[in-house]
Amino acid sequence: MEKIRVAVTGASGRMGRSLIEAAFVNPNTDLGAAIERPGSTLIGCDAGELLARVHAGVPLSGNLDLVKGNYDVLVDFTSPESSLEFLAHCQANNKPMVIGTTGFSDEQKAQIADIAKTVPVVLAPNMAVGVNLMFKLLEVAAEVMGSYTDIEIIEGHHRYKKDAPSGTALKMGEVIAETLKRDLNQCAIYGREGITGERDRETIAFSTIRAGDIVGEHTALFADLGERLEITHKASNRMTFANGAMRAANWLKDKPAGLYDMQQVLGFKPL
Ligand SMILES: NC(=O)C1=CN([C@@H]2O[C@H](COP(=O)(O)OP(=O)(O)OC[C@H]3O[C@@H](n4cnc5c(N)ncnc54)[C@H](OP(=O)(O)O)[C@@H]3O)[C@@H](O)[C@H]2O)C=CC1
Ligand SMILES: O=C(O)C1=N[C@H](C(=O)O)C[C@H](O)C1
Repeated sequence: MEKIRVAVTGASGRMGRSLIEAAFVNPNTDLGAAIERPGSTLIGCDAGELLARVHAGVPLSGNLDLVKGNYDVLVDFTSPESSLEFLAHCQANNKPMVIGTTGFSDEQKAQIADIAKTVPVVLAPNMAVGVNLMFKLLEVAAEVMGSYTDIEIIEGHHRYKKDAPSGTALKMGEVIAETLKRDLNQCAIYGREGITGERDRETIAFSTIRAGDIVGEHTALFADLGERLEITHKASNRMTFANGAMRAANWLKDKPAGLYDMQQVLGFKPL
């Protein structure tokens, strides 16, 4: 089987480096292009050097247009603004795109959905298999216990993370709210301070930890008087996200235009 060539944007970032590694080690993928911010001092360096590997033969580029012939699927874990710029490139060049970036506003998400009418896009705040299974488990837990328990979502990440709550935590809240037929915009509580009064059981509350080098930890708590259920996922290595992204790229390569998520890639959810 012919390998698909992926382009990795934000190549020197935390995820960028793991994605380059994953593109090399996964049997179905190869690194076709690696993109850095224009003006970066790394432009022209070999992508393999970012991982202290031997020569990879893919120089870092600051211009996706110049390397568009070198890749089949774009894999992007950068920032909301730059992801939208790269998506415009994919639309103009009819290239599928896997987006792992988090922190999009509702308006930006609507823009992505609109563009995905013309190009295949996988958009997922977490590409780990366990997290996507957790979304399924949350549906069951919310169905059985959600109507009478206090629901809290707690997430922890490294000190460098820019958005809060994490994209995964927000998706957990959306899954639970949807199952309970609540509107997350109406029932979400983001942190507490001062005299808050007693807890309203209709709310879904989020707490955020930012500390050291935590890769990514998420817990949903369904708490009653006398018992509580906790569902937790812990990521200990970014390769789990990067390998998921390669799986998504391989799955997406021959899909028609549309907006897909990781549960569809993994076969947990119908197309
Ligand atoms: N879906 C998932 O499974 C996961 C999602 N994420 C998400 O991925 C994103 C990135 O995370 P992380 O790798 O930790 O962040 P980093 O800050 O380490 O990496 C982001 C990279 O993108 C680069 N970048 C930003 N804008 C541009 C641009 N216009 N052109 C080229 N490069 C650009 C940055 O460059 P510079 O430093 O110059 O700004 C940086 O190298 C976050 O939104 C995070 O939440 C993370 C892990 C898993
Ligand atoms: O920024 C990160 O690191 C991560 N971000 C994602 C998110 O916001 O959910 C996923 C993962 O937990 C790591």
